[in-house]
Amino acid sequence: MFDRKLLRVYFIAGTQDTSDGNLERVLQEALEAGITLYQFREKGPNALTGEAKEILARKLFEKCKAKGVPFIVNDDIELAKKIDADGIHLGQDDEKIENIIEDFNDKIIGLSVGNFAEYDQSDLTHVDYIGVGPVYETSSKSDAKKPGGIELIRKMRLYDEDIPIVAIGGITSTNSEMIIAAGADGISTISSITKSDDIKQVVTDYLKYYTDK
Ligand SMILES: Cc1ncc(COP(=O)(O)OP(=O)(O)O)c(N)n1
Ligand SMILES: Cc1nc(C(=O)O)sc1CCOP(=O)(O)O
Ligand SMILES: [Mg+2]
Repeated sequence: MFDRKLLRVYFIAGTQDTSDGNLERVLQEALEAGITLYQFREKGPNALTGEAKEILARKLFEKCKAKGVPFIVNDDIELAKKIDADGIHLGQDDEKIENIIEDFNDKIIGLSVGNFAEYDQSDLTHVDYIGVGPVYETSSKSDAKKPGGIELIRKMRLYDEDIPIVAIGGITSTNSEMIIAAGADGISTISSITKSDDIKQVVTDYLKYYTDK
């Protein structure tokens, strides 16, 4: 049974999101600050590939293990299988879950859902959580859709009252309270952590909106 509390502060990052390429340092700080889930999303023209990507993934996975934080791989099914990651996150244009479920039966499976049409066309049988967004404008995803605002979260929660929802896109510690109040189980963020000079403070701010510990 998936624990929806893992979605509270879901940090996503690849080397492209850091100012100096030092993702190990950024993740270590985020873990020490109390993130609840991590997604390795190595993407874009300068993204690491092959062996270099695998070596970095293994290092980051070890850091997560040391803190008991599950390690999710974005898109790369072969890498997730090879390193026995805790889960995989797939989008609407990625591999279909029915084609990979055999290898990910006991793993966390996340699916992106940007609107009701995508919700309706998705087989959610094996999905542990949906990533709903973008809520606000984002500069971290080049092909992001038009933002749906807080209403996207509110309506998605009414559409499915039970599914674990993590909101994504332009989230900061200032707007996260509204997003949780609208029905999300948590927030996922790239830049509010990777661009921060005080990661501890950002994560602490996110965590304070959850009253039960
Ligand atoms: C938690 C979460 N939600 C949504 C996404 C976006 O996934 P996708 O649409 O496949 O886009 P890419 O991240 O692959 O560019 C996500 N990664 N995580
Ligand atoms: C990876 C991703 N997926 C999105 C979606 O809408 O599915 S928005 C996004 C980028 C989120 O980065 P930031 O927290 O810096 O805005
Ligand atoms: Mg994807």
